[in-house]
Amino acid sequence: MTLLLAVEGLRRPPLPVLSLAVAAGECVAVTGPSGAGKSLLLRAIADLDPNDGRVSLAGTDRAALPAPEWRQRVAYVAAESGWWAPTVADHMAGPPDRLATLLAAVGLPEAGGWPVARLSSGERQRLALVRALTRRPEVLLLDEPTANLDAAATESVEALVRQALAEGCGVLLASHDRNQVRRLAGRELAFRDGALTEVRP
Ligand SMILES: Nc1ncnc2c1ncn2[C@@H]1O[C@H](COP(=O)(O)OP(=O)(O)OP(=O)(O)O)[C@@H](O)[C@H]1O
Repeated sequence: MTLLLAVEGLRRPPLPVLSLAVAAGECVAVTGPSGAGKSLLLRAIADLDPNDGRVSLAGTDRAALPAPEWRQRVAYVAAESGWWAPTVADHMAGPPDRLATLLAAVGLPEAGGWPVARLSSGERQRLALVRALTRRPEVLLLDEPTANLDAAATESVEALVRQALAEGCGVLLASHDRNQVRRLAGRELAFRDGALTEVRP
């Protein structure tokens, strides 16, 4: 497998110093109890909080790229997403037909024209993933991507994640859902005893 995301000696207190790698088309789960540091790790990789260490994408150092370009290519999708413009479509990028396909895939074909103010938490969560995918990221950092969703919506989100993986995207998935980890991830890294360690599936 081709190495895509490489994280070496990442320092983001209070987390331990961390290293990990994600290959193209690979989903790696990050697990651990509430408060273990899963969100902080994903946010540090996206460079959303101050951190140090060597992080690279397909051999290109994060430090060599402007921050907005890094965050588009290595996209963090929060469990509770922020929205800043009046309508859903205002936040989307790329060709309209791709957006329409993505919206239909999460069961929200009409949502492009909706005001952000009307969105339920589950709608926001699915649309945040769509928003990231319209920018064609190379790595997705998914933070509890189905925390607010019912079984059908969870299935639609997981199908989109599988499609992204099939297209060569790398995925780092923070999840409390053991079944979801089993369904999506090829490897699992767990916060245990103050370290991030690979666990057997
Ligand atoms: N801005 C911050 N400053 C200091 N500590 C923080 C900050 N944000 C989070 N923390 C703390 O760091 C720890 C890790 O938080 P994090 O949100 O990464 O946990 P998590 O594993 O994602 O938890 P959950 O499963 O509940 O989402 C927690 O103890 C949290 O209170």
